[in-house]
Amino acid sequence: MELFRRSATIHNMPLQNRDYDFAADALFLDFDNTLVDFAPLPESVVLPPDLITTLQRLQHAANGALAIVSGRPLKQIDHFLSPLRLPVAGVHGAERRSADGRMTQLAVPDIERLLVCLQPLTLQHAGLLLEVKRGALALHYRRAPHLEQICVQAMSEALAHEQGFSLLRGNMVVEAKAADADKGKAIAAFMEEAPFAGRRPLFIGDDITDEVGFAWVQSETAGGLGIKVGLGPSLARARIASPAAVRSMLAQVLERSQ
Ligand SMILES: O=P(O)(O)OC[C@H]1O[C@H](O[C@H]2O[C@H](CO)[C@@H](O)[C@H](O)[C@H]2O)[C@H](O)[C@@H](O)[C@@H]1O
Repeated sequence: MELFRRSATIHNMPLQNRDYDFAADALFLDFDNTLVDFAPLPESVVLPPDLITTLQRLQHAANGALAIVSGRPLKQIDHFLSPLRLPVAGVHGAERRSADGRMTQLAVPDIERLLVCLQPLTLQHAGLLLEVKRGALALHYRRAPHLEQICVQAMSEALAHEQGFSLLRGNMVVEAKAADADKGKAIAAFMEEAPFAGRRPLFIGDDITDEVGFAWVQSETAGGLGIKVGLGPSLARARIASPAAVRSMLAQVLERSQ
C-alpha cells in the first residue's frame, strides 16, 4: 500500500517499492503540526486519543527505531507523551536523548541579553508570547498575527549584537536558536547509534526547521525520505496532507504489521 503522495514537483523518486518497513526503516517525527494540531499557545496542544499508544506500539514493532525531533524542549515532549519516554531531540537538536537514555547537550549561547531586549515588546502587546528554552528564545505571535513584521524586526535587531545564534522563521513564531543545532545533525547523530544505525531514515515534518532534516535524510549517504506535512515549498520528496493524515497513516502502518 502506498502511504505517502509523491511531491507534485519532484518526479522519478521511487521508494524502492515500499513505503515503510519495520525491519529496515527508522522513523523520525516532528511534533507540532505533524503529530498534533496547532493550538493558540504552546502548552495548549491536545493529544488525540490513542496517539501515545500508537507511538508506543510502533516503537516496539520497529525494535525501538522511532524518535521525536522537535523545536520544543525535550521535557515538554516527555510531558505530552507521558508515560512514554521516546528517544527525543529537543530545541532543534540542541539536546538529545538517545535510545539507551544517554543525554547529549550542545554548548549553547546565553539568551539573557536577548530576553532583556525582547521582553518589553511582550509587555506592550498582550497577544505576544516569549518562550524561553535552553539556548533559544521563541517569540510567538499566533494570537496577534498582525504583529509579525514587528516581531521579526525586533528579533533581527536583538540578534545583530549576538554571536552563536541563527534566526528561524517558524509557524507564527520567530526564534533565536543556537546556530550549531539543527534537526539534520540530530537525525544524523541518532543514525550513528543503535537501534537506528543501518536503517533507512524517514522524517516527517511540516516547518522550515524540518527542511535541514529532509535534506539530510534524502542525502546520498542516508538514502532516506523526507515527508512534508501540508502545503508550501519543501525539499521533501513526499507529501502528506495534515497531522490527522499522519496519525491515520501511523495507525495504518501499525495495523499492516499485525
Ligand atoms: O519542531 P516542532 O515540534 O514542530 O516544534 C516547533 C515549535 O512548536 C511550538 O510552537 C508551535 O506550536 C504551538 C502549539 O500549537 C503554536 O502555538 C505556535 O504558534 C507554533 O509555532 C513550540 O512552542 C516551539 O517551541 C517549537 O519550536
